[in-house]
Amino acid sequence: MQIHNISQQNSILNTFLSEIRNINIQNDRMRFRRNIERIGEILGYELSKSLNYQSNSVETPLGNSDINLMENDIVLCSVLRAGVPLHNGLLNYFDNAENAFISAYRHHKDNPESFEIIVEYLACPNLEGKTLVLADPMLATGQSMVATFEALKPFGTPKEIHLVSVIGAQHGVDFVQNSFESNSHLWIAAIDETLNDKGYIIPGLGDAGDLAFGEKLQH
Ligand SMILES: O=P(O)(O)OC[C@H]1O[C@H](OP(=O)(O)OP(=O)(O)O)[C@H](O)[C@@H]1O
Ligand SMILES: O=c1cc[nH]c(=O)[nH]1
Ligand SMILES: [Mg+2]
Repeated sequence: MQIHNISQQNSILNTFLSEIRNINIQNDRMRFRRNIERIGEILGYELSKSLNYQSNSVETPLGNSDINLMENDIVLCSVLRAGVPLHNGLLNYFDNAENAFISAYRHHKDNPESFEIIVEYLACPNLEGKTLVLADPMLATGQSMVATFEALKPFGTPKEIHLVSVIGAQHGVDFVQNSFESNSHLWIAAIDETLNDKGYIIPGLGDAGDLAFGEKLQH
């Protein structure tokens, strides 16, 4: 897997990243969602550079302009619920993408430190030969990403796979690197050092789903 850690290069991305982490700014829910969406747009733009292009000609009122255009059939799949604003950002750029949604959440059994990933809802088009973009803002242990991909397998074999995430822990990045084929990509805004004993990314940003949509009751 090729890992593209986009904040390693200075850009406006760092402004959005600092705002979603900042304890004094992140509680503005609308701004949090919009910043995740903006990061989705930037990661989508970066990802687009690795896709396949074909020469085209566009007729203007005054002549013809040659331009290379993307030829990939894109399927955007995001993991509910924190994936929704990231999905919107990607969809802002990949106008004609097909879309898949899957739910994955951590079910805590006996204590906050042990959980399993529950996949319930899944709506997905045919993935055969398509370019699958799998989006989830937080890549902590990496278990949700891998469980999601397992659940998508009956829908066909994608031609290529791009994972898109906002903040990852090194542990989760290593886990997905070992679980996905070497020709797949991870586009990520930042990679943090570690996880705490509840599986939260440190320093991370807290709980992305709660910051975007409000706290949920455990069930
Ligand atoms: O890499 P992992 O260890 O699997 O953790 C990451 C998962 O945790 C978050 O979802 P969460 O379970 O908080 O659900 P939510 O979107 O409903 O808040 C996040 O959106 C990922 O799906
Ligand atoms: O740090 C983390 C880990 C999982 N999910 C989150 O929202 N944040
Ligand atoms: Mg959450």
